[in-house]
Amino acid sequence: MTPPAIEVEALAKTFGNIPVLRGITAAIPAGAMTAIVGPSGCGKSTMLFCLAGLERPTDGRVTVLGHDLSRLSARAVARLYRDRIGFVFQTYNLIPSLSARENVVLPRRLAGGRVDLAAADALLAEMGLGDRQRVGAALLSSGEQQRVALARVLATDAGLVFADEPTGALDTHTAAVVLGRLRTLADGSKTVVMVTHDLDAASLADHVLVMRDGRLPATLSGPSADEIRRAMVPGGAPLVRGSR
Ligand SMILES: Nc1ncnc2c1ncn2[C@@H]1O[C@H](COP(=O)(O)OP(=O)(O)OP(=O)(O)O)[C@@H](O)[C@H]1O
Repeated sequence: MTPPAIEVEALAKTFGNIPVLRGITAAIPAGAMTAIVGPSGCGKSTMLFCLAGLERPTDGRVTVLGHDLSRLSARAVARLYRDRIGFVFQTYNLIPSLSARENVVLPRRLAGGRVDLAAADALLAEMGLGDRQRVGAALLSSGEQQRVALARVLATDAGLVFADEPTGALDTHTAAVVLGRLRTLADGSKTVVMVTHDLDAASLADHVLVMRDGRLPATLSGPSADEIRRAMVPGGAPLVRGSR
């Protein structure tokens, strides 16, 4: 059996004296799409950042692609990002002075790899940005920046992709394009971990982790949006097994 892409044991994170993650144990299957949902402020982004090695847990253990993150140096984490991991940030994190296409090829440029501008343009076109490739990132709308950020990750061929609210700034049609692309990644055996407040988006995932108050009261497999909604209600279904 394929080992999980990520294993989390008793993960805790405290900011100052405020506990945000209160002991989460979970496994994120490889080659599948997992969504993390829960009310605003329950700790979803903090959890994603801990899973991705971008935030150091206060306690507990996170193992990513077989690596115990607590034992990895910053340099080793950077290497994982260069070679195997992509992150689509909620705030996009584009370089404002570079064009959309230069942002997309930037990871390859920094890694000293071959830069394929035509492939970058094709990815941007796929994201509905066929006429925006040469426009400076600072001049793009939030929704356009969000799609450039996704194209940048797609261009790296990462096998593990994190996305923090990847459709937050998008209209329904564009959100469907982005979610479809993330779904395609998972269907192609890549691992996608996405934080979302959109339960219809979450229902496209193979697995859904439902968070509340820094805990994980429910883990669902192949749930509908309604099943997720029910599991989010305090006292709702603790564990639902679906068809996927
Ligand atoms: N770096 C930080 N320093 C202090 N507090 C933080 C920090 N990051 C997050 N928090 C706090 O931790 C709590 C959880 O935040 P987090 O962003 O993880 O929640 P979330 O579920 O993703 O919320 P939302 O859905 O609104 O984005 C919040 O109260 C937030 O203010």
